[in-house]
Amino acid sequence: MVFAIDRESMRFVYANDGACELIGCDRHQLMTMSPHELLLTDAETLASQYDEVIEAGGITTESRSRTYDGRETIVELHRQAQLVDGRWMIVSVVNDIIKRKRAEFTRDRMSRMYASLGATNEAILRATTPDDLYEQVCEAALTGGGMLIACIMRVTADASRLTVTATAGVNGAVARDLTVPLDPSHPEGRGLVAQCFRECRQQICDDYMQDPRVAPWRNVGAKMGIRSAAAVPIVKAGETIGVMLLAADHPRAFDEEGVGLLNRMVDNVVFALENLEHEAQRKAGEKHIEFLATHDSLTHLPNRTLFNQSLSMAIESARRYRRSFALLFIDLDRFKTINDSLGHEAGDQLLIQIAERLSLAVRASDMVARIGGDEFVILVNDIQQPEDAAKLARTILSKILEPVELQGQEYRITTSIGIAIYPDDALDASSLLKHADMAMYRAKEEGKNTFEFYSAQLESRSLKRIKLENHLRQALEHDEFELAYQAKISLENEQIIGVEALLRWHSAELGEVTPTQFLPLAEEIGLIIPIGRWVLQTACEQNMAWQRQGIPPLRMAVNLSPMQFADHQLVSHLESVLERTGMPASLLELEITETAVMHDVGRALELLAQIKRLGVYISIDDFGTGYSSLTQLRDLPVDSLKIDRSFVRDLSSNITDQSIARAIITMGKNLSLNVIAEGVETAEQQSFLREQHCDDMQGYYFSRPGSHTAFADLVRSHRVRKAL
Ligand SMILES: Nc1nc2c(ncn2[C@@H]2O[C@H](COP(=O)(O)O[C@H]3[C@@H](O)[C@H](n4cnc5c(=O)[nH]c(N)nc54)O[C@@H]3COP(=O)(O)O)[C@@H](O)[C@H]2O)c(=O)[nH]1
Repeated sequence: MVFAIDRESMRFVYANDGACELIGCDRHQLMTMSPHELLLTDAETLASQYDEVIEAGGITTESRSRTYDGRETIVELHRQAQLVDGRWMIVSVVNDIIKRKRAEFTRDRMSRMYASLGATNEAILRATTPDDLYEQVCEAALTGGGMLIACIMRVTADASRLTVTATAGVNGAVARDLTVPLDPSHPEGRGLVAQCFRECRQQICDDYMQDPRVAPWRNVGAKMGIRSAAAVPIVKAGETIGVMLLAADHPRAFDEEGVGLLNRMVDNVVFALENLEHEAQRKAGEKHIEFLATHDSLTHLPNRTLFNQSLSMAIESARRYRRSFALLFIDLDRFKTINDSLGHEAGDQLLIQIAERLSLAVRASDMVARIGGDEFVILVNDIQQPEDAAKLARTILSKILEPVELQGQEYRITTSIGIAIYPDDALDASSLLKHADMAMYRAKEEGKNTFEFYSAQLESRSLKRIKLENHLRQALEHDEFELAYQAKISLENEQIIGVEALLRWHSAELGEVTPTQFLPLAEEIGLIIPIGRWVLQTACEQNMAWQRQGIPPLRMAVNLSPMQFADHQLVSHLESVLERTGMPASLLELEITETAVMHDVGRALELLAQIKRLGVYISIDDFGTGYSSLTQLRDLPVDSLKIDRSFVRDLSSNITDQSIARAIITMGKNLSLNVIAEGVETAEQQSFLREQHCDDMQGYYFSRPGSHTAFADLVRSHRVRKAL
């Protein structure tokens, strides 16, 4: 393609066919045009370029150019100056290099896109969270791909919209606030991005100003300078979760290869997302395992392991900063009874409720942990004085005492708390815990539902208790138990109307241990169940043995502890003992304390009815100490009330005791119950009771508890009212 231009007139003087073809017109039309019009410049600029050519002799340049109909192209110009008849002619050999230029441009862009893909891969390696990943990928796509805007949108939870999760670019801030509705009935929901999401297919817009799909977004896009855009769906595990949008400042920025790269970029993002999720799951799994190792699975409180660690740290910190802290050792009273009587599920529910109450009672800086069945500890950091710990203990006692609902019924639970203070009571973790534990036992001994501070005297007491427990555990096996028998007498005619079996322990190591010393411990550690069964079996066997010796049939009373009363197998055990020993059920009397019955009246009613159906006689022992109401008493299927010893002791002098005893007798009579007074030691007590029409009595005044032979002798020498 050759043109010749007269420098002086700045007009074409020659154009070959190729030149005409390049410009897209015939020679005549070409000759009417000015060269600067075709080269998209002005006449002066072109003239000075020609002057340079004249000076240099020849110059090769590239220039923008246009065709006759206005299409733009790029040409390479080899210009030479020739003097023809004294006039400078500029001869231009022109090549249309637009295709080459486009290829170069595409190559450049592709290499930038590959660079961008590389950069996203790096971003993927660096990212630690999905949000972090999105931000880094947008940044990499923008800088590497030479884009105007890169943006990642995620679908909202209700799947109604796409919102911008990450964006990069000059107009990133504007893009960040964009929301794309997915409903196509909404004009903005018919745009490129929404369509891409809905159809789960990439969407390319070569000319943002012309494409009808982007009409609702055109103003926004124009403000940002967008001329072309590509949207690619982000699909994870078969589900479209969002869209990646790239926008360029020139038209047709996304050819097939470029879009292919964009897709790969998105694939990498999805791969990274899945990796991050696996990593997050692994970390969550690790965390969960760590939680399980350091927390109690029932209450979710820290367990002994974590507590021990925290206790060591508390000691270390208190030592360094010369501070005090308290350790509260909390043990529920009679938890075993609840667990045995209501079942483990109720026991678990109770522990969960207790854990919640304890957690609510402490400050955020304190730690509540469960270190055993019904054992909880609280680390009370930074106390000014022991009273601070006492205050918390009081709060806990009252919180625990609030009614607990188990299996649809309300119960009142109490707890015993032991307190040890660092550094006063111990300097190391295990001693501190041991001392708080000892103080807790002291609180139990003090009648439960209370708290005690550790003191050095407690230590020797606690050692004694451990010794007692060890020997008690072997007492049954070593045959160290025995029963003593005490007569029950009619106040009307002083006939022996029955006998009570009382447990005695002759320990080979400890000597005589009284029931009041070992029975509470046996109850606490659950040994009362096998011991109680032994008592029942032995008492029934003895009664039958006496009969074989010619002693008239007598009613044999056996004491039932609260835990025995809560034992689910009580009734079946009674049946089997009666069957084994052959003793008629009517000869068996069970003495159950008023407090054990009143602890759970509903269950007591049911259980007593079952026992009654066997034909067993039932007495409420220690009556007057358990606050039963007349109504409750009326409903209980019992036969007898036993006035507690404490009201009998001072009967002759104490007017209050007299009125109580009188009231119990009247109450019993009104309910047609037999009334017996225990602990009768004097003639005055006996007279008073007789005057009040009390039915029977039991006490040293008539006979002390004695061996089976002593009791047999007593019966032989005395009048007896046969029970059968
Ligand atoms: N669950 C079980 N409890 C039992 C069993 N054996 C006894 N016990 C209970 O232990 C408590 C103390 O019993 P013990 O030391 O045997 O005292 C009994 C009598 O010895 C005593 N008693 C009898 N008469 C008098 C008296 O005139 N004065 C006086 N100071 N004490 C006297 O009273 C106890 C009998 O009490 P009770 O059972 O309430 O009738 C005691 O609570 C026993 O119940 C057992 O096998 N299982």
